[in-house]
Amino acid sequence: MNTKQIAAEKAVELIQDGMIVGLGTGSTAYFAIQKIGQRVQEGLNIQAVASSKASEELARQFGIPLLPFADVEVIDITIDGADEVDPNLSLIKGGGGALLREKILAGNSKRFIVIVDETKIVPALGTFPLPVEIVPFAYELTVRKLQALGAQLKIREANGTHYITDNGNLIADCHFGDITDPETLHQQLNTTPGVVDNGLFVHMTSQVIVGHADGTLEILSN
Ligand SMILES: O=C[C@H](O)[C@H](O)[C@H](O)COP(=O)(O)O
Repeated sequence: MNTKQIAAEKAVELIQDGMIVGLGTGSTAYFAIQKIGQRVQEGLNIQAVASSKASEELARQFGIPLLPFADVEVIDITIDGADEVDPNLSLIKGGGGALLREKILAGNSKRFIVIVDETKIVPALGTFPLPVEIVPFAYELTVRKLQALGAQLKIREANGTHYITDNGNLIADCHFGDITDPETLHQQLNTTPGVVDNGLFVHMTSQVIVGHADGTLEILSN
């Protein structure tokens, strides 16, 4: 079992009968979704909501019952990966482009459990480029605003053209150097016209489950 899978499977132990479960996105969340599917086949009775089209598809493949968002008051637990985790458990997410829906799930969850391997634990956020979701309309102007905030950025591409999120938007991958005050940067970004949301998750994490290369687990919480 690799380190991501060890962390993911530990998180899935937190799921109990009757819960509404938020499904994250990415290669670590994949192992959680797979394990949840296995537990469902064994009789676990839950319903789930997905943070991306890819995870929705996986849930279907693994036989996990999905619930329309209109029927959800609150999600009991969301399990998701991250690109970086700082000492305050602030996160960079969105390497897979799913940050907006992931943040909606996290923000409507009683518990937001983050699963990572040890390489994601950093002293300060910012080595991984911060994904910022921007609307295509006049994106060149939004890019200039982001540059004025200090970003060195690239518009994400896939297959030789702009990468388009599940919400029909673009991603600007932004380097700001060390992000020592994620709360302020989050606010500056999300008050920039044209920005839909950004990959900083501040004061949202309940617990981080870290898989170490030696096979051990570590649980971080504030
Ligand atoms: O948009 C993608 C998500 O935020 C992922 O959770 C994040 O990029 C981590 O992905 P992975 O587990 O594949 O490293």
